[in-house]
Amino acid sequence: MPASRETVQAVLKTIADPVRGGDILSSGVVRALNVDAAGAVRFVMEIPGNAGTAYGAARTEAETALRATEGVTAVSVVMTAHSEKAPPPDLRGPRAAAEPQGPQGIPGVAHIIAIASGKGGVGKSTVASNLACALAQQGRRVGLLDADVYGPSQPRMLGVSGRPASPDGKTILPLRNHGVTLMSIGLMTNEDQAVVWRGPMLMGALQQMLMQVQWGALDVLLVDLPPGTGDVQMTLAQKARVDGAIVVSTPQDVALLDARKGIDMFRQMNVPLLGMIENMSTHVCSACGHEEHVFGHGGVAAEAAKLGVPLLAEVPLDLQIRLASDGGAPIVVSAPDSAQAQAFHAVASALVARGLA
Ligand SMILES: Nc1ncnc2c1ncn2[C@@H]1O[C@H](COP(=O)(O)OP(=O)(O)OP(=O)(O)O)[C@@H](O)[C@H]1O
Repeated sequence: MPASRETVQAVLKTIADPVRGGDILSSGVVRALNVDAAGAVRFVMEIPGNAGTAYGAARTEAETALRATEGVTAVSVVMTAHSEKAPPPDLRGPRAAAEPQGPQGIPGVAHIIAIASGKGGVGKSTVASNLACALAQQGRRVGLLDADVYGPSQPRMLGVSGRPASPDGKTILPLRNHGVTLMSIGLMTNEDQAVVWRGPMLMGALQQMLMQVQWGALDVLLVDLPPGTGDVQMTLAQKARVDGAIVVSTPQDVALLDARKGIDMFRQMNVPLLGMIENMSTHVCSACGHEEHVFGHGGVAAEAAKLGVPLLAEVPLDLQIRLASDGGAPIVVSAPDSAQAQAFHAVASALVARGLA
């Protein structure tokens, strides 16, 4: 019989909290505990930024104890660190330089571009993975951070699996495929299971992904954002120096309405809008070649014109694009000469020409 939530909680109560005292469940370190019907256990350990080593041991202890518990089929723990409150300002003199505040660059990363959408399911992740591969094929050093914590899909789209290693317990080694360096919150949890992230955890996790992943030297880091205008978008713009955002939308009015909200948010956060991409622009029947405008056509072009930003691409609704992404090799990789791949290459070239990638 799969283990119950109560059984799992009882096990966690036997693990001591090395910093706050008591056990890790009562001390509030364990968050978002999830025990599914098959007995797979997942939770987040939200810890102070400077206590990684101490809690690392507690985490191992918890994992070992849970794995030895009857009915527990899998254990997945994500540790997120939040930084302690900043110390009071040092007023002793000008030599005490202030810590930099506000958005910061990531060492070694020349540019950061956010790929955003107002609505879910409009193809933002498809665009991000194809654009990343196209940039890599054009000789750029590319990173892709899948920050879509509600539905991470980049590991599947880029054909990457396995847990990223952290040999020193402080930094995380990203994975790599198709010339793209990838890190995703999806690689820290089980596929198919959306995690319920709350604000502070989410910010901790995003910050960890930005700052603790060994991205290496990159010409550009693409960030695949969750849809909408939530905590992740805010956190990214506050923590990292983002060069600009590309907003993906389908031509439908509802999608455009949401896209506008996203664009407004970026404006308020001083993140320039680099351009828009119309996805699922037209449908070309794979049997007869007939072209249909399933979701209308031209809406995104009109919106981009109104905003005075470029329409970077019109990507057709095309079965091959979906099949390629589902198979772990985006169309830019699996059919590089196709018209669809060329649409993504045009976006990549435009970014390179503008000195953004
Ligand atoms: N141009 C296209 N032609 C055919 N299928 C597409 C196209 N773009 C995206 N899809 C498919 O639509 C689905 C949703 O796409 P995707 O996951 O990229 O959207 P998303 O905007 O990132 O969604 P979410 O933010 O909700 O994860 C996927 O199955 C994808 O393969």
